Amino acid sequence: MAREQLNSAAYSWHAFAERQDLAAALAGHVAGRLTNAIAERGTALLAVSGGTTPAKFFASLSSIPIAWNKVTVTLVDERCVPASSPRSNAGLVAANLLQNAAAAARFVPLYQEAASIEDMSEADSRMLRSLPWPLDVVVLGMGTDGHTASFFPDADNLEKLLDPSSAKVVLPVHAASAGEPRLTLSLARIVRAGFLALHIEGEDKRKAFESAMASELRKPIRAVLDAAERPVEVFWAP
Ligand SMILES: O=C1O[C@H](COP(=O)(O)O)[C@@H](O)[C@H](O)[C@H]1O
Repeated sequence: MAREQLNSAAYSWHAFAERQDLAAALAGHVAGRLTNAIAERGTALLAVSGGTTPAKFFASLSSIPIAWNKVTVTLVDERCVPASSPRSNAGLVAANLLQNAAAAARFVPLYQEAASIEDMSEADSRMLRSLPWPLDVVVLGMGTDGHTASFFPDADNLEKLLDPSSAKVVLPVHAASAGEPRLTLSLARIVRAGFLALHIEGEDKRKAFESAMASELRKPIRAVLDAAERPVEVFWAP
């Protein structure tokens, strides 16, 4: 595995020939980190992303027999839709991760009934503050536009989303390119994770990642790598 140092952004590149091999390897790393956290503090806090990429990884992780009853799972971000929607990240997690051994985990979603997405993010922040922070494991995804979590380049409040000193836990996102209003963990909460992984697949995303690392135009994914307290572990397959 190659280890890259780019100015302040440090990351390790883990490339796999097959997506299923990536899924199994990432699942093994995550399960190991969760087990270590449980041994150290009696609990583990995991935040995962949604979209289309993680399904194989979720399925691999769900069958690894760790002490899932001591694991709390939440989302890095969520589309502002109910779990029954095909766009729901919570729905993806329920169908693919919270199965098999992992069905014993506690899941804390981000979508809840509220008068507005601003009210929803405030209610989420109140609800999530009681979780056993800091995050032990975060698994990020990335779009070809360089967004990660719901930090979209055209978000109305991108500076606030990417503020590494923010006291906020969950923030609302309005971005024309996002498809619908979003909820996202703040960058400040994400970058303090004990293990921060980025899971991307396909040539387009490899090129987008390399471009984001090389570009002077700081894409959101670069902001996360720059602020991360530990080198980000990038898992990629064609
Ligand atoms: O909209 C989202 O996009 C990213 C990337 O999704 P993918 O489908 O390209 O893997 C995802 O990480 C995020 O959770 C999701 O809300």
